[in-house]
Amino acid sequence: MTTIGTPLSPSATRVLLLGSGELGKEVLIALQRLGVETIAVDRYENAPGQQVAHHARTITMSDPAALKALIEAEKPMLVVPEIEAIATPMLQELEDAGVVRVIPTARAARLTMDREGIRRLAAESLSLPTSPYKFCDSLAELQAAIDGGIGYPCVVKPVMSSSGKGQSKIDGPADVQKAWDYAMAGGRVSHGRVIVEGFIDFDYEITLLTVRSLGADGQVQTSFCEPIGHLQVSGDYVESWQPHPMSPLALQKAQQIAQAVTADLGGQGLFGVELFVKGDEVWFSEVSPRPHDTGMVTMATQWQNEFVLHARAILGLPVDTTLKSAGASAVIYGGVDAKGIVFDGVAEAMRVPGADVRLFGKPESFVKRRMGVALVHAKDVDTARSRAREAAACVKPRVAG
Ligand SMILES: Nc1ncnc2c1ncn2[C@@H]1O[C@H](COP(=O)(O)OP(=O)(O)OP(=O)(O)O)[C@@H](O)[C@H]1O
Ligand SMILES: NCC(=O)N[C@@H]1O[C@H](COP(=O)([O-])[O-])[C@@H](O)[C@H]1O
Ligand SMILES: [Mg+2]
Repeated sequence: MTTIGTPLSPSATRVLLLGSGELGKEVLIALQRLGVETIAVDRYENAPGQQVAHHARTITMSDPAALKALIEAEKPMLVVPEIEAIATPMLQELEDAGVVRVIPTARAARLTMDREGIRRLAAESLSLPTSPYKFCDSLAELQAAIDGGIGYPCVVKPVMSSSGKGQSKIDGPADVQKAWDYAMAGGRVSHGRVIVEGFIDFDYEITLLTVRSLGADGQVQTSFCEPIGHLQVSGDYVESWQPHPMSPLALQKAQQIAQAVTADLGGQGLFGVELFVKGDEVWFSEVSPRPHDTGMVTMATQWQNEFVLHARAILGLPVDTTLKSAGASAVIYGGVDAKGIVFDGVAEAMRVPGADVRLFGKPESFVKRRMGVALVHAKDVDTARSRAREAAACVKPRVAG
C-alpha cells in the first residue's frame, strides 16, 4: 500500500533526484502535485528542477564520496537518477546496504550509465537484435574494428555521453581520425573509450515509453505508450511526434524487445526504449531507465504524460498510458553563448493553433543547448509537426539588454 506523508514534516515522503534538467523538472512538478517532499540535485546551481523543488543541492554527482555523504545526510525514501553521469557503483553499494532504494534499480542505473553495460546486456545476454558494434580504447583499435568487419558507414560515440555529444558518423577512411578526436572531446566524463556501431539504414526510429508499475495485486505490470517517432540531427533530438504508425508485426516486435529489456532491468518506473525500424525489422538501440527527451511530446498528447507516469510508477500508484490527442514537439535551442538570456516571440508561438511553450529556465545558454520546447496537439501528426516547428521558430532567444 502506498502511503504519502506531509512535506516538511516528520511524515514526509522524501524523493531525491540526481540530475535536475528539463526532464527532472517535470518529474519534480509531478511529485510536488502528489505532496512529495523533493530534493533536486545537479552539477550546477539553479538547474531547472532546483527551481521547483523543496530543496536544492549542488554536488559533483560522479564523485562517489560526495554522493554518499549527500544521500546519508538527506535520507530520502527514493533516489531517482535523471542523468547518466552519476557514481552508480556507489548507488549500488548504498542500495545493497539497505540505505536507499534507487529507481528503477541501482543495477539499471549502472548498466545504462555507459553504452557498454546496456549494449552487452541487450545483445549478448538477451540476444536482442542490435547494430554490429565494437568497443575501442584507441584510434588504432577503432580503425582495426572498422577494417575487421564493422565497415563504412559507421557511427562512433563516447561510451559515456548523451544527446549526441561526441557522436559522429564515419563515411570513409578520411573521417576516422576526426571522429576519434570529436569523441574524445565530447564525453560527459573523461574516458578514452568509444563504441563504434555499424550504421543501420532504418526507415524510421521510435521511442517506446514502457512503464513498470504496480497492479492492484501488488505485482509489477508492464504498459506501453503509443510509439513516439522522432528526428535526430547530429545525434540530438530536434522533433518528436506521437503516435507514429507501425505495422502490427513491427509494433509487436518493438513491444517484445521493450518487455525483455525492461523486465531484465527490473524495478518500477518509466523507461524510454529506443528502436530502429525498417519494414517489419526492429533493432534495439538503447534505453533510458527514466523519462526520455523525445517523450516531452506526451505533455501535449497523453492524459498522463511521461513524467506523471514515472512519478506514479515509482510511488506504487496506478498508471494510464492512454493517448489523448495526436501531437508533436520541436526543440528550442539557445542559439547564443550567454548567461541570463531572454526569449522574444513566446506570444507569437502560443498563437499557433494548439501550441504551448516550455522554457526550462537554464541559467546559461549555449548555441546548441536545449533551452525550451514547443508542444502542439492537433488532429493528426503531420499538422502537429508543422505547427510545432512553426511555434518553435517563433521563439527567438537573445542576449539580454
Ligand atoms: N548505429 C546507428 N545507425 C544509424 N543511426 C544511428 C546509430 N546510432 C545512433 N544513430 C542515430 O543517432 C541518434 C543518437 O544516438 P544515441 O541514442 O545512441 O545517442 P545518445 O547520445 O545516447 O542520444 P540521447 O541521449 O539523446 O538518447 C539515434 O537516435 C539515431 O538517429
Ligand atoms: N538525452 C538526455 C536528456 O535530454 N537529458 C536531459 O538534459 C539535461 C541536461 O541538459 P544540459 O546538457 O543542457 O545541462 C538532463 O538533466 C536531462 O533533463
Ligand atoms: Mg538515444
